[in-house]
Amino acid sequence: MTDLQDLTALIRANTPLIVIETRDEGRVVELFRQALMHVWRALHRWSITEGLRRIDLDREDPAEIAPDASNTLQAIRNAEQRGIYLLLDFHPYLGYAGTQRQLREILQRRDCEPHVLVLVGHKVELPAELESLAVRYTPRLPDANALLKLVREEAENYAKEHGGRRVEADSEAVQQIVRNLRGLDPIDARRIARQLIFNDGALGPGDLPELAKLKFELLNRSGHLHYEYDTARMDDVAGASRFKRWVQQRRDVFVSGEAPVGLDPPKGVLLLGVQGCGKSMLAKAVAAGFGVPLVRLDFGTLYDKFHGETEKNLRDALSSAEQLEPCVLWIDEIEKGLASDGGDSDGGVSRRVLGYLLTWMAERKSRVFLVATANQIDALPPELLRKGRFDEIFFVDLPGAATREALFALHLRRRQLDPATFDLAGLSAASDGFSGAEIEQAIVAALYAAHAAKAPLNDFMLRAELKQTRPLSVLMAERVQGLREWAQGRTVPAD
Ligand SMILES: Nc1ncnc2c1ncn2[C@@H]1O[C@H](COP(=O)(O)OP(=O)(O)OP(=O)(O)O)[C@@H](O)[C@H]1O
Repeated sequence: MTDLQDLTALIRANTPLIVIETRDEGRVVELFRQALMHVWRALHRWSITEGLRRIDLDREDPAEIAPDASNTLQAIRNAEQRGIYLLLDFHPYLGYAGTQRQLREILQRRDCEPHVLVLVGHKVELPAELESLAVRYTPRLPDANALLKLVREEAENYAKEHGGRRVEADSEAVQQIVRNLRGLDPIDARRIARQLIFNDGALGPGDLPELAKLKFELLNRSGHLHYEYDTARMDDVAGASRFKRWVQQRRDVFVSGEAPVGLDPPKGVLLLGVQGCGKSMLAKAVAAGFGVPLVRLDFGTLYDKFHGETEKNLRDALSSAEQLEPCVLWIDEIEKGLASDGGDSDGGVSRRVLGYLLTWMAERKSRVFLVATANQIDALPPELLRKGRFDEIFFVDLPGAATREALFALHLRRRQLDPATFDLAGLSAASDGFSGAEIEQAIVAALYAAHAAKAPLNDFMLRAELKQTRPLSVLMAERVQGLREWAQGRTVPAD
């Protein structure tokens, strides 16, 4: 079914009151005009600036009466020929008892042929007694063909405004742009297409990150998602070789959206591990590895004191993420939003949040790859860890000797120092039990010491810093040990 078919059916059924919430009233008017080819009625349009005019297929008459709401309804009430009345932004006038009464009389008139009244506006709120008489219709979002047409029109507009200069378009990128515009209404889709074209007179793969950002800004109306502009590459992360391979193997299937027979499309992972060992970096690197945008959901900010609002916030956030597909959704510190006791302590909110999240994870069809990260296993509800919820649960442990060497090399290089001039094996041995974050901190502290001593950084200074540091694995030995023991056999080592 198309919008045209739906609206024609509503007119044929003599639906007395149709409510259409849209920002694209021009399209609605056009659709009703086209409907006249299938079901004949006199078509009228009203707005406070233009008054009531007849606008059938091939005519547009001037207004005959003053545009105020009461006059208009009186005229509609008295019109004998049955008609369709498109009332643009009329609903604010329905706040008056007199106007409501007039409208109800039109809807319920028995003495002559029934009219179809259509209230069109961005947001149409009705008094309860009128709401019960209304049918709400939501126009469909444009499909791929409509979006391609709209991109072409904007390319033509560009040519017109630039002395006939054609837009250089990479056809593969245009296809991708069209795919990414899905889920937007025609006005937003056109605005974004126009912006991408008018930026540089071209459409190419370089427009995709910009498109993702523009789309994100539009969709994240609830404000619970954060667009992560700062992504990491897999090469920026030391270790985690098994995890990197796992992601690499799934890249093509995720990006193309086409899983070969017998394979499920990749859906998500849980990264569980010791603090400061690179979970956040890995979450970012998945997005970079897949070449898709990364959005982060802060569970803590979803909670609202008003009944039902928390679940609504989660629903809105997940649906915004879905409209951004393909993307990676990163839920950081997932344990903070889900109580492990089943959530009875907060009136059942976290139990309902968990239930909604689990259902979404099981049923979603969109290409949203979920990366959840967590530090504390005892705070996680067991339902989340059950087999089949995530594709895999990875354990990001304290780095082993080889990974610690790689960490020193990586962070020294990042600070324009040549790793070959350091005893990496010795530094690795001296930093047993250190996390990646602690190794990085030791390098930074040693650099300050070198700066104060007006000397170049050397192994001795680094070792001195390591010696002074009591790593978390020592300070919280029991906790780290407990986590490692739990992870054995239940999770896959990331490295
Ligand atoms: N494997 C690693 N490779 C490179 N850098 C690392 C690695 N692990 C940690 N780091 C450094 O430590 C910093 C903190 O790491 P990150 O935030 O990714 O750890 P995390 O496991 O998410 O920690 P938390 O649980 O505290 O959020 C990173 O910005 C990075 O500079």
